[in-house]
Amino acid sequence: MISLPERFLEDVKLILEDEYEEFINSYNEKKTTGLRLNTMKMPKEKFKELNLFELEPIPWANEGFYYNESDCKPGKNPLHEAGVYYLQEPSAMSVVPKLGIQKGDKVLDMCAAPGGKSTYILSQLDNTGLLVSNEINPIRIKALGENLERFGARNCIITNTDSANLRKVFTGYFDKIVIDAPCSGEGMFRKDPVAVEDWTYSKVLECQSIQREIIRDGYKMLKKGGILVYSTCTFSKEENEDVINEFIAEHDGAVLIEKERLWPHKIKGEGHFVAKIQKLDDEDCKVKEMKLKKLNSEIKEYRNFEKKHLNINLDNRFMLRGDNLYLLPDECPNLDKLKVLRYGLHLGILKKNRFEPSHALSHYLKPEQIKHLQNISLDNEEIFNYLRGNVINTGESRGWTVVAVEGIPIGWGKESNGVLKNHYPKGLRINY
Ligand SMILES: C[S@@+](CC[C@H](N)C(=O)[O-])C[C@H]1O[C@@H](n2cnc3c(N)ncnc32)[C@H](O)[C@@H]1O
Repeated sequence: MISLPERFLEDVKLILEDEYEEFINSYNEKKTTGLRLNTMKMPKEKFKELNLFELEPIPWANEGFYYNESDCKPGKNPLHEAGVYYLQEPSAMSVVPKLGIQKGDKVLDMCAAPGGKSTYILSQLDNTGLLVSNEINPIRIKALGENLERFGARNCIITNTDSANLRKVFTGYFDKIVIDAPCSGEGMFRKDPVAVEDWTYSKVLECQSIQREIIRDGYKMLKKGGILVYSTCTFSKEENEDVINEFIAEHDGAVLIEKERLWPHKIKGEGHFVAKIQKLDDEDCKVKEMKLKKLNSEIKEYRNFEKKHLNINLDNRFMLRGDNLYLLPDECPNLDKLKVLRYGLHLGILKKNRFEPSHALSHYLKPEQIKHLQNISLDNEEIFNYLRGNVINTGESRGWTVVAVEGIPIGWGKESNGVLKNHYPKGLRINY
């Protein structure tokens, strides 16, 4: 068994009492692994029909499945690159279902990278409403951007700031907020030896003080009746019950609806804490809509591209930042005071006399919205060639073409003289 910090063991013993031995024995078991289906891209029935991996349903997540990592490698499958599923620790999948997301909700994920909760929220919103996905760390935010893009996000804004700044802009605005708080990571011990090495009791207290701040700021951004879900992947009482109890005691209008601990000796998962709070007090919201300038001649090249290559005609909710063209969410708040990484869907780059579509656009589009689709089946080695960045001989000359795997768009290529030149982004190319 791995060697665990003395202080951690003493504290868990105080919480678990008679169950302590059972908890300790769970460290002799293998870590659990899960994947979560993106139902915006593939329905459950079709995914099951493909019969790719041996899967077992995760009881608390409709879209989640256990897989056994000694039998299969779902992270090395083109459908993963296509955003058909996301690899996520099974107990972490218990958080988003507690939000009770309805189509059209405005949702905030305050601590979002690398995107486990945000990708789940996106597929539940099904490109309605709005997701503001925030991450304070400018390095971690890159993976968040890539994962949301892969999932086919349209009504999603990515911000890079702290909770105090968010609160200044979004007071009283959101229907649902998730705070998957930075924590001491005790639930990572079985899968990550570095988490054990990094653990100290002072880290527990440091995290607690950040968590107190984030939850207070988060609550201010909820509208009346809104739901806030707070979660951690740690076991300490200080970062879980203590944060929640203190918060509830300080806020008359906050009602604790539910509090749950997932322990690794009780369920198949690494462990999590989740608390669901409802806000009953009024909150004045002063958020204004983003003012949009109607673009016409500026986006002429985009419209030409759309006519030639797509079967859709996007609403005029465009915004230009330099030569980057974005399609803003249907309802978009004013973001002038925030550092923003993505304003909705990045459509592409407007160059002089031409438009170059973005990778994000290929993931957003449904196959029927694309005029030229080169579909490749999973058992054809050509799909791996494409993902490695190689050219493909298609025998056609259709210009901008979307490559798809099992009918799911995965990236662009440009065809001429029977050859498809590869436009799969260099940084995402596979090396397997
Ligand atoms: C547990 S992780 C989030 C995991 C993510 N929700 C997921 O499911 O993929 C916590 C995140 O909080 C961020 N964070 C750290 N300090 C923060 C702060 N003061 N305010 C907001 N976020 C913070 C960290 O950079 C980290 O990405």
